[in-house]
Amino acid sequence: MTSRILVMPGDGVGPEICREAVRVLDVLAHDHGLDIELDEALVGGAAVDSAGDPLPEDSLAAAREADAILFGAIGGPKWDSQPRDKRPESGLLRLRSELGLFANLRPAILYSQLAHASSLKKEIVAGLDIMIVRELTGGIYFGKPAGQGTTDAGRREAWNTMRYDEDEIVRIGRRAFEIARARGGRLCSVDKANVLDVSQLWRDVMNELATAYPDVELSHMYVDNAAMQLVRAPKQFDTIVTTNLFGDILSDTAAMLTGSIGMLPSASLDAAGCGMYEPVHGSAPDIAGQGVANPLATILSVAMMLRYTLERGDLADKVETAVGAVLDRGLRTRDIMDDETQVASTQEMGGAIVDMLR
Ligand SMILES: NC(=O)c1ccc[n+]([C@@H]2O[C@H](COP(=O)([O-])OP(=O)(O)OC[C@H]3O[C@@H](n4cnc5c(N)ncnc54)[C@H](O)[C@@H]3O)[C@@H](O)[C@H]2O)c1
Ligand SMILES: CC(C)[C@H](C(=O)O)[C@@H](O)C(=O)O
Ligand SMILES: [Mg+2]
Repeated sequence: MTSRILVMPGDGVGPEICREAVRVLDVLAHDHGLDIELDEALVGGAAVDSAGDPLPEDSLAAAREADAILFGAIGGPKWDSQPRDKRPESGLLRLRSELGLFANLRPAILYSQLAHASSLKKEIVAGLDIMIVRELTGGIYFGKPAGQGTTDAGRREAWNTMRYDEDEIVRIGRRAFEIARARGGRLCSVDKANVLDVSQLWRDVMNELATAYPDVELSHMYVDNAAMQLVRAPKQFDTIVTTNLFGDILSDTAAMLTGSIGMLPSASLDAAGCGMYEPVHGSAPDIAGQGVANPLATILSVAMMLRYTLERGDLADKVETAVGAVLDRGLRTRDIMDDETQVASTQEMGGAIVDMLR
């Protein structure tokens, strides 16, 4: 059966990196029998500029109909002074929420060829393979009340609410336990239960769930310590489960252990396993339009799409192997380069992966 894939390139480097990921999908369709149909829709600042809305109705409708979404990146200084609901970021948040994409998987894997680019010493990161499971449709990103106003004394004020109900915690918790069970069998739940009521509920629910997964070793860590441990001894972690905001921050930290944020893919899944696939990084306005962005996070997101939604684990393996082989050949975009290797443009890196897959 033909799978419908919606490409939402977005802003900044989004279109550049999506172009390379689409070339990968095309070669898989042409040479490896992947049965797909591609469509494209506007999102983010590009959609604000042309339709006055970061997630226009027709884009949302197309997203609902798709079997999987390939998302580039959104945002940029051009739209930073827009009201909150007209900012590109709110289009992405609405998309996640409307599609029920509550489980965000962010694997931080060090390709051995890139040990030089990691922020940490080789011996500390060699073999690094962490899965961060981030809750994506709740917490302080979506909690009500949220807003801004003026105090009685006439001072400006603003507020957000970090709120979870137990069902939201149960569904992400179950997903995380299942993922941990299929990996190294260790799950670390990251919270701030020493201070926040919402974190105490999070911890209580994780403990309750643990009884159904006796084969998974559950531990808890406060988020400040987790941030420190990630850069002190990251290999102590196998699977991490955490809330929306903490997961956002910890996944960017984990990115630098792998050499560059340009290496980190992600999958955002609903209850049925349908999903949106996007690099963890943003629109990188500082390098947009220069053809230097690393497309590997997006190409590796295609691999996650193949594995989790299209049920073509065989092709996912091929894409991941191709990435390794291209790195073996010494090809590097600027963010992961070293003295001995040649610098590749976004397009050259994408082209090398495509050639490898032919
Ligand atoms: N999922 C998303 O669409 C997403 C994610 C994060 C940030 N954003 C948005 O992106 C905009 C810029 O945010 P930011 O600068 O804080 O984060 P960013 O991730 O866009 O960039 C941070 C740094 O990483 C570099 N970088 C990012 N991706 C890279 C790649 N593929 N190759 C090489 N270098 C890369 C950038 O050049 C920059 O120096 C903001 O509007 C933000 O809201 C969007
Ligand atoms: C752009 C922003 C809304 C988004 C988030 O905070 O979730 C981004 O930082 C991410 O990591 O996907
Ligand atoms: Mg982020």
